[in-house]
Amino acid sequence: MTPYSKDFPVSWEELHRNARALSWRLLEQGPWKGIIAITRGGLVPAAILCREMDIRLIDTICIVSYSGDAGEAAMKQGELSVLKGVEGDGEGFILIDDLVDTGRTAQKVRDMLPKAHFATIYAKPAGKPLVDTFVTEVSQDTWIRFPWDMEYTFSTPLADRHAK
Ligand SMILES: O=P(O)(O)OC[C@H]1O[C@H](OP(=O)(O)OP(=O)(O)O)[C@H](O)[C@@H]1O
Ligand code: HPA
Ligand SMILES: [Mg+2]
Repeated sequence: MTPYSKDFPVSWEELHRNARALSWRLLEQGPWKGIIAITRGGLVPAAILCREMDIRLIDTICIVSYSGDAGEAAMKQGELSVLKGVEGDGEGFILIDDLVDTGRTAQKVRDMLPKAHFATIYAKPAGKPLVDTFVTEVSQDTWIRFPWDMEYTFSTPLADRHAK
């Protein structure tokens, strides 16, 4: 059992639109020295942000928490393990991740870089207080499905699902 009862699939188009909206908000709060992507989920948003904001200095914090690549296994969070950090306190840098859920990852990176500006595309209520700028809020019981985790497959008509 996981605490997630709703599925929220996100298309490439929607992700791109939201990342551009985030870029607008962050541009207004600049200037910025660079972007630090929290891997792996922050990598695609970071690519869109640095293109839109003309930022050329890009670094990563490499962190592992949710295990497994698919299904329920991916919805369980284990111990946080930092594979790679960055020097300094983060002043003038944007820290970007795809989402904040429980806030555990956010808390960890904020402890590492207390002066960085933490931004995400999506935020759930438990992690929201740890984010400086985000675009879209979803409920705590929603699991967001990013486009890089999905492929096109047959969809059973609603009436057939209802009959079962
Ligand atoms: O707020 P939290 O409950 O800590 O969850 C949010 C984190 O979980 C996901 O990463 P994940 O650990 O699944 O790794 P990935 O980015 O490599 O897919 C997501 O990209 C965030 O980094
Ligand atoms: O809702 C989510 N979707 C994808 N990855 C995640 N990691 C934590 N929460 C989520
Ligand atoms: Mg992540």
